[in-house]
This record gives sequence, C-alpha cells and structure tokens, in this order.
Amino acid sequence: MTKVDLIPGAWSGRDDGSGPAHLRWHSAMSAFHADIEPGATVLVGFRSDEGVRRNKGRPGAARGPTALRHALASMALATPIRVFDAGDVAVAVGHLEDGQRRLGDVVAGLLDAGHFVAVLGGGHEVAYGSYLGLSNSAAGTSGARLGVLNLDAHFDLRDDPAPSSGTPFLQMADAETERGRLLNYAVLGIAQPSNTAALFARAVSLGVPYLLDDDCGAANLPAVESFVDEFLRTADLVHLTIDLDVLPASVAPGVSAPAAFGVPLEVVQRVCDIVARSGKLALLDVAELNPKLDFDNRTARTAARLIHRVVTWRAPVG
Ligand SMILES: N=CN[C@@H](CCC(=O)O)C(=O)O
Ligand SMILES: [Mn+2]
Ligand SMILES: [Mn+2]
Repeated sequence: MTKVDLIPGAWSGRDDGSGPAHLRWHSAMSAFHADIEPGATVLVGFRSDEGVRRNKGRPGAARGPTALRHALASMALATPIRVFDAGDVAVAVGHLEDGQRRLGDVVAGLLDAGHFVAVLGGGHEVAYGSYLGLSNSAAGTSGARLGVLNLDAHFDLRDDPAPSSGTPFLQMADAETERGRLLNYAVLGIAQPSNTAALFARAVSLGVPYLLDDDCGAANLPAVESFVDEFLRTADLVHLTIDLDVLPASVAPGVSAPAAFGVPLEVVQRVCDIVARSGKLALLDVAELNPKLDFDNRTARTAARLIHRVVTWRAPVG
C-alpha cells in the first residue's frame, strides 16, 4: 500500500486550538503513506462481521472501525505521537477468508516497514487476519518466538468446518503446526459458563494457559500480573488481542455476547500497560465492538481508552 486517503469525517472532534497544548487524536492523525519514518503507529480497520454471523452471533461489528475512530478522535494526547490511518479492509458477505488474507498482507507490509500496527475490528475473526500479518512478516519469520495474548471471555478454539469469530486461535494453532511450531497462546478472562467442557479440554490439549474471570478481579491483581509476566517470558514478539466481551457489560454492552461478570476495566488496563511496556508488543487488535448494540458509545469509549493507553504507553520492540 502506498497512499491512503483519510476516511471523510472520521477524524474530527472537539478542537480547543492548535499546538501541543491542545493536541487530540484527530489533530495528530494523518493519512498513511509509504514514505513515513519507521516507528509510527498505524491503524487499520477490519470491516467484518461475517465471522460473527457464521458463529451465530449478533452481527454489527462491521461498523466497529468507524465507531472506534470517532471515539478516539477527541481523546487528548499528553504528548505528541506519530499516528497514521491506513483505512479499512472490508469483508464482503461470504468472503471472510479472502478478507483475512488481505488484512494479513496489509499488516505484514506495515510491520515490515517498521511500524506498530493497531487493527480496529470487526468480529474476533480479525485476530486470524492479524496473525497472518505477523507470522508472514520479516519479524515473524526471523525465528523470534511469537506469543498471542487474548483478553476474552471465550477460548475461540472452535473446531468448525468454516472459519468464524469462534475459530481464530485454532486456525492459528493449525497454521503454527504447519510451520513446525507450537502456538504460544494464553487467555485471560475466561468465563466458565460461556465455554463448554469440550473447549476447556481443547485448551488443555493445546497447552493453553488461561485465567478464569473469577480469578481476574482487582483483588487478584498480583496473580494476574504474574500470569502476564510468565507469558511475556515465553515470547519475543507479542500479538495482543482484546475481545471487548472480556469486560463487564456495564462498560462494554455493545458486543455480540455481553459478559454478566467480566474482568474489571482497571485489571484489563493494567494488563495492557504491562504488555505495552514490555518492549515486545508488535501488534494489537480490538474486536467485537458492535455499535448497533452500544449505549451512549460506552463500549466504543472503553475500547478507545484501551487503544489510547497501549499506543501512548508502548515501548518500541527490541
Ligand atoms: N468470538 C466469539 N466467540 C464466542 C461467542 C459466544 C456466543 O456468541 O455466545 C464463542 O464462539 O464461544
Ligand atoms: Mn469473546
Ligand atoms: Mn473472542
């Protein structure tokens, strides 16, 4: 990709004046082009709910990227950042696999150009497209140990005939096996009532470390931090994927499967901080925002805060 125009109207919002004292995302944002210096943050939207539809969920996540841009636009920046928008990869009904391949190509190109990539979903099928990008990038094929950390109420390890929002991590596991590797996949926030015994058994057979939502409360923060530290010890290059249904429905109602219990936002944010500061985070994606089901843009604002946090706290890889 070379030059992308900013999506009209996406990056506008409250404006208190020019200069660094009044900086917000909309004034820091530029359209992506191929000549930018390495080390920027580049946003890519994945306009898909084909995976949610196939997984018998409530469609609407295709409009997630637009809502996330709007929620980010007016957020104030304490210090300047270099951030670019590379536009959207759109998925047509029935053509998820093609969309995931196209997202993978875009992400790989951006990573190879030395940028940090934040993908705005889309259903959680976004994670497999993101993974394709990282695993096919120069860094992903360099022998570095890949690690995927999923903040999610669900394992998304379904063994279904067609890819969906419920299958991305089994797809990754299969792809890693084909490369002669084992997928390094950990999940934080699993809701026991939302995952069958068969899914728990598959996670165990794949050696997936996980923490239940019951064990991710604010009082459990030291154990959550240890879990994340242990994961980070096993990986050189991290893909952080946030399914917004990991959060309580009070702060994230606008998802296909809202959480009755959920992991508190302060815990999710703390995990984001640790991963962002690790010097290993190459790729972020945020999944499952469904603006049709949101109230007062609550979920979009929660998601935008987490993206803001990761982008502004991130230490460069290496
Ligand atoms: N990405 C979502 N995955 C969940 C959805 C569960 C639901 O719709 O209730 C899953 O497949 O388990
Ligand atoms: Mn989920
Ligand atoms: Mn998920």
